[in-house]
Amino acid sequence: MKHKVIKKQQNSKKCLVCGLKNDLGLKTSFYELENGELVAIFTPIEEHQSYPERMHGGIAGAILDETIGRAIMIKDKNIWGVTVELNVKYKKPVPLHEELRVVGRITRDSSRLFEGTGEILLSNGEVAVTAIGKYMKMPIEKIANFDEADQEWQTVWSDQDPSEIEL
Ligand SMILES: CC(C)(COP(=O)(O)OP(=O)(O)OC[C@H]1O[C@@H](n2cnc3c(N)ncnc32)[C@H](O)[C@@H]1OP(=O)(O)O)[C@@H](O)C(=O)NCCC(=O)NCCS
Ligand SMILES: CCCCCCCCCCCC(=O)O
Repeated sequence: MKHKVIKKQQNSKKCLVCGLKNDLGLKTSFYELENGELVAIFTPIEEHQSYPERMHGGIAGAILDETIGRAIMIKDKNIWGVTVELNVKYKKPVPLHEELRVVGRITRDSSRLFEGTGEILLSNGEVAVTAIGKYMKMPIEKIANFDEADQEWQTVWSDQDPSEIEL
């Protein structure tokens, strides 16, 4: 089923997952959908492997962690969280060099904590990796010295941005 994209989220400079100036990073794009889910799109490269041609399990955890952690921003772009728990299940190997979609959503939201689930989808739609994450809400000033301009926290548009995403 196709879902309309309603917003593209910000990228950053050096984050492993979303930093556009991290040469070894995933350079992920994040899209908010009208159904309330967040989709991450990225293409793993050789530097993201464990065994040859297979994406590293830690990278799978990293992309799921950030996709679920960012899904809370659909509700309020000013809510930031730090991961306190992440449970990852590996069901199928994830190949390199193929564009992947990762879906995340919030399943519980309280004043101090939020929880969510996510999946890495293969290009044929099969679910390769799933995760459940729990995050503690914190003001950004308490997490890091985060200057948005310095960290290039901004929406970066591309010709490749989809207006709809098939899930
Ligand atoms: C999350 C963190 C700030 C909590 O630190 P803290 O406030 O000193 O920890 P506390 O043990 O006092 O816990 C604070 C509250 O959160 C709750 N909490 C902590 N971890 C929790 C978890 N995994 N699940 C549910 N509740 C949890 C505690 O029960 C406590 O509640 P209470 O005040 O009602 O007793 C700290 O553990 C931390 O910085 N962890 C690292 C996070 C991180 O770097 N993640 C990866 C990158 S984002
Ligand atoms: C500039 C970095 C932006 C990060 C966006 C929020 C992601 C929240 C998830 C936390 C991920 C982690 O560090 O484990």
